[in-house]
Amino acid sequence: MAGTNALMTLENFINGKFVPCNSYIDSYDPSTGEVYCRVPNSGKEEIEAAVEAARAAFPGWSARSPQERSKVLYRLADLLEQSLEELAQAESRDQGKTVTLARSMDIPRAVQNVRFFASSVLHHTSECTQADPAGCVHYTVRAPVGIAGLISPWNLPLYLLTWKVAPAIAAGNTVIAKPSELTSVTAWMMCKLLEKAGVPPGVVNIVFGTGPRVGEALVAHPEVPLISFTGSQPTAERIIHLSAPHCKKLSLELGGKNPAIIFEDANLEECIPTTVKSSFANQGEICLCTSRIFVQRSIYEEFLEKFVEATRRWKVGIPSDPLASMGALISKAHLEKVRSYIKKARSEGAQILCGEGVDTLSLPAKNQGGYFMLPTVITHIKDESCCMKEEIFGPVTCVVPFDSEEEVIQRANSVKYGLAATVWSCNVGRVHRVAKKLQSGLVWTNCWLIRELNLPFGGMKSSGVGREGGKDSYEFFTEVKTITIKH
Ligand SMILES: NC(=O)C1=CN([C@@H]2O[C@H](COP(=O)(O)OP(=O)(O)OC[C@H]3O[C@@H](n4cnc5c(N)ncnc54)[C@H](O)[C@@H]3O)[C@@H](O)[C@H]2O)C=CC1
Ligand SMILES: N/C(=C\C=C\C(=O)O)C(=O)O
Repeated sequence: MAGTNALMTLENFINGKFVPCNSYIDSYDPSTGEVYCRVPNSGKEEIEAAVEAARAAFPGWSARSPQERSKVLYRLADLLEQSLEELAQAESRDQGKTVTLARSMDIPRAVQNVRFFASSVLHHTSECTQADPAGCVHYTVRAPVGIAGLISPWNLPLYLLTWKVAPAIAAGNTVIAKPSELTSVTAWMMCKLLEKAGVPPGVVNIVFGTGPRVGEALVAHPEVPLISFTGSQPTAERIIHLSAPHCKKLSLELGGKNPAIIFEDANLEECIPTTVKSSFANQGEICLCTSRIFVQRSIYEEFLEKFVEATRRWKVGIPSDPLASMGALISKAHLEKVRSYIKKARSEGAQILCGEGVDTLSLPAKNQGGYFMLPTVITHIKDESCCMKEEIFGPVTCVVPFDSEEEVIQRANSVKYGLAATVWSCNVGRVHRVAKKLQSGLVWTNCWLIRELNLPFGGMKSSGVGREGGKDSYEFFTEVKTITIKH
């Protein structure tokens, strides 16, 4: 371990105070491979303290009106926005992504998340019926669930943490959040803004540490009736198992093996740069990234030539490089995992047209230990290959030809995931028809990652359970009651 006094040391945030922990985890700068931060290695004791704080804060917070809670969230959004540059720099150093991406996507979206739920909480309606022969009026009311357990991943740290915290507290819950131990810094920085925003002690508690140790303590706690999780399927299975005895409410947003379907009438001038971005943004570490590209045979060669050329312009650089399109992957283990898929593809006789093992990557001396790799394009790969079936979650995409609409829909649907897809065609009837037949929770046509926060977000099949978004998050973070009045 590096000299501990030189390292930034995070603390848990419980009951409105920063609390030291008795053990810590080293956290690495992905661009250098060096330890730069220490993260609390929390356990049951810290979760117990957080539950006590969240329990005590719940009556007062849930009794506030949506208007009062909304004002607090708007103030928090303003404070996050005022700290945008500091948060972007921190997010980049913690996760390996470029500062440019953190500044233009991650932190602005975190601000937008908080503002969005500050607004949407003011506009929910309930239901009522009175056409009842028994002379009754029936109506629904919703109430916050209680203490919400929120577990977020390392790919979009503050972006996904706020996507859970904001709707949960807007609805009147108190929360215990556990960010990924790989990227805990911006969550810790957000805690410093809570008091100034007017968030009462105990409403937001953030406990840092590993999944198996503190994550499982949170998931298994009997006083935490609800878990919102984003991450891998194996972890989701563990969460389902641990929460089952308490019949907890779960929202599980998992991975994807997202297809792009490019018909011969696609506008390639738009399709190619967007598909490069959808394949390699954030080092390919977004659950919505494209990792299978199906191209109609008549334009396959033209597409491939232009796509590889554009991929080679997708610059890998140190995160602070304003010209870099992509930074470092999150960890050495993840880099090796991603590389193993490329090695497997080669062993199956696939062709690697650019990137890993084909082109050379030059980095400054101090970044030689960083977790960098080039964006990689694989062709001549079979649908049955693990590279076409499993989530790689890195800057790797496969390009294969198809002939008919029926064929490509069947192939696109032939994986266990069902999260996102993109469809490229100028034929409006075709894009509607294909979108409806794809087994995906989200379908973008002639674009990617244009987000409507009001509408349901999430996947089907092994991509998760449940949806979050405007109304969907409100319904997830509240319990509904039907009341009948006989008059
Ligand atoms: N958004 C997504 O779809 C993401 C998918 N992944 C996939 O998961 C793979 C592994 O990445 P990881 O970060 O290890 O994902 P993960 O699912 O292990 O971690 C996500 C979050 O869950 C927590 N966690 C882990 N084990 C837990 C447990 N037993 N109980 C409670 N919480 C637990 C982690 O500490 C982290 O906060 C990636 O290679 C990628 O394929 C990873 C991150 C995001
Ligand atoms: N859940 C993920 C991305 C969400 C994006 C959005 O809400 O816009 C992920 O990458 O895990």
